[in-house]
Amino acid sequence: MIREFLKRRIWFYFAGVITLIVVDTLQLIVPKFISRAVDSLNVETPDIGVAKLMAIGIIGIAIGMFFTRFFWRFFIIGSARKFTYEARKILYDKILSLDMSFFDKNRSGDLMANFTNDMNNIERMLGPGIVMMVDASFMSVITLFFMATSVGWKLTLIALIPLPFIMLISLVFGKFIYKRSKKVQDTFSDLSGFTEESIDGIRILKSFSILPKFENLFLDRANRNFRATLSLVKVWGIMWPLIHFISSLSYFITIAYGGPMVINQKITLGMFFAFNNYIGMIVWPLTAFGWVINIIQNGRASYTRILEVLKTQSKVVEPDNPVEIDEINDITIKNLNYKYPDSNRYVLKGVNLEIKRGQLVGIVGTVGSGKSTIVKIISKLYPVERGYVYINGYDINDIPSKIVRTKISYVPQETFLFSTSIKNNIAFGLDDFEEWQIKEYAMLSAVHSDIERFPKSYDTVVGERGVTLSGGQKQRITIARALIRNCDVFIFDDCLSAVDPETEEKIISSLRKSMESKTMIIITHRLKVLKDADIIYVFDDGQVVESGTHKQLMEIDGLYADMYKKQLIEESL
Ligand SMILES: Nc1ncnc2c1ncn2[C@@H]1O[C@H](COP(=O)(O)OP(=O)(O)OP(=O)(O)O)[C@@H](O)[C@H]1O
Repeated sequence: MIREFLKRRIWFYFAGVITLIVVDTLQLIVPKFISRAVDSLNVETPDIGVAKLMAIGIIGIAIGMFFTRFFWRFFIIGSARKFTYEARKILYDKILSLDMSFFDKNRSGDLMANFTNDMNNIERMLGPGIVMMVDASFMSVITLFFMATSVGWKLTLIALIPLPFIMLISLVFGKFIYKRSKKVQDTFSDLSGFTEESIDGIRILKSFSILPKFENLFLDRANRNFRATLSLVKVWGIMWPLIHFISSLSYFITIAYGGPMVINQKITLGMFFAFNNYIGMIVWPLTAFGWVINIIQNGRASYTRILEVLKTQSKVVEPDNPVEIDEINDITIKNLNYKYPDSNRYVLKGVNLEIKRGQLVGIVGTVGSGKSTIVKIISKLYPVERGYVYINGYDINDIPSKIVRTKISYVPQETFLFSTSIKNNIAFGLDDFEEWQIKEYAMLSAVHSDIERFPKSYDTVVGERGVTLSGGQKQRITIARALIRNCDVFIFDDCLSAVDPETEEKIISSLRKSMESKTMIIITHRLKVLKDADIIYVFDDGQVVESGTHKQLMEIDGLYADMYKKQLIEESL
C-alpha cells in the first residue's frame, strides 16, 4: 500500500525534497553573510555599506525561507496526512466487510489502536521521518562542506571530534525513549480503558458496593502511568544536557584551536563567527539520525499490524456466480454439523430445519444449545460450508450477503442504540422514510406510548448506549428498527427478555396479525408466547430433540412439556 502511494505521490515528495534542500541551503548562507558583515566592520577598513547589504540579504533569505518552508510542509507533511486519510478509509471499509468471527477474535480497543496509534506512527514515518532523513543527510554533508571551505579541513575535523557521540547518544537514547513512550501509551490506554469500563458499569459497581476496591484498582493504574511518564521524563532530562555538553566541547575546541588562528590572521574574525554558527547547525542533523531510525522502525511495525488486518479475508465468501432472489420463500437446513471458525467443538449436530414463508417459527431449548448459532448462520453472519443451508432451494453460499441481509432482519440478544434521536434510531440506515412509518412500527413494537411520554417524544436523544431508556424500552425500539426495514424474514433472538411476559405476548400476536405474509423466527425462553406458532424446534446440546406445534409437543411429553410445566409452576408461585 505504501509503495503504491509513494509511486502516486512521487512528484509531491520530489517537490518537497527540493524545497527542503533550498531551505537548508538558504539557512547555510546566513552565516556566510554574517561573516562578511563582521569582516566589513573591521576597525582598520570599516565598510558599513557592505554590512547593510548583508543585513538586507539576510532579510531576503528569511522571506525566501518563509515560502519554501511552507511548501515543503505542504508537499511532504500534506502527503503523509493524505496517506493516513486514505489508509483509514481502506481499513474502515475492510473491517466493516469482515464477518463476526473476526470481531470475536479482535478486541475493539486493539482495532481502535490501529486507527489512532498505528496510523500516527505511519504518518510520522512518511512525513517528519522523510523530512528528517533528507534534512539530516543534506545538512550534515553541506554544513561540513561550508565549515571546511570557510576555515579549512584541519580545524573542521578537530572541532567535530566530539560530534559522532551525539549520533550515538541519540540512537541509544532513542531506543530507551521509544520503549518508555510505548509504556506510557500502554499504561495510558489501560487506564482509559479501565475508566471507560467503570463508567459504563457504574450501576453494577454501585449496586455491588465495590467502589473502594475499584478506586484502588484505578489508583494502581494511574500510578503505573505516572511512573512510566516519570521514567520517560528522566531519559529526556539526561539526553538533552548530554547533547549540549558534547556540542559545547566542540565550541571549546574551536576557541582553543580557532582563536589562535584568528590572532595569527590565518582566518578572519568573520570566518570564526560563521564556523561557530555552523557547529550549532550540525548538532541537529546528527541528533536527527537517531530519531529517523526509531521513527522508521515504529512506522514499519505499525504498518505490519495494519497489513495484517487488511490481509484478513472474510470467512463469509461472496459467490463468483451470485444467485439473485426477489423474496425469501423457504429456508431449509439439512443435517448441519457446525463448529465456529477457529474452534474444534461442534455446537450443532445433525440439525434439520424447515421454515416456510409466512410461518411463525419458535426456537426454544436449553441454555447454550445452539439456538442463536442457527439464526446467525441463516443471517450469513457466520460462514457455513456448502450443502447444508438453502434459501429458496439455492445454497446460501450462492446468494450474496447483501441480498440475504436486506431480506432477513435479525434482532440480536444485546440491544445497541446509537447516540442519536429515537426517530433516527428507528429509521437507522434508511434514506427515505415518513414520520408515520416510524410511529406505526413503534406502535407495533408497543413502545409508542412510552416514547410519547418523553418531553421531546421521538426527538429524544438517546444517551450513550441508550442509558436514558429502560432495558425493555431499548429492546422494543430495536424491534421497531428491524420492522421498518420491511424484510421477508424477521428473527427475534431472545430480544424481549426485558419486557414483561404479557407485553411480549401482545407484541408477538399483533406482529402476527399485521405481518401475515412475513416469516417470523422467535427464540425465547418464555414458551407461553409460542402457543400459536406454526412450528417449534426444541434444541438440546446442539441437536433438535423435538419439533411440532405447542399441542403436539405437549402430547409428546418430552423436554418441551417439562420446560413448559416448570414455567407454569413458577408463574403461579
Ligand atoms: N463466536 C463463537 N465462537 C465459538 N463458540 C461460540 C461462539 N458463539 C457461541 N459459541 C458456543 O456455541 C454454543 C451455542 O451457543 P449459542 O449462543 O448458539 O447458544 P444459545 O442456545 O443461543 O444459548 P442462550 O440460550 O444462552 O442464548 C455455546 O456452547 C457457545 O459457547
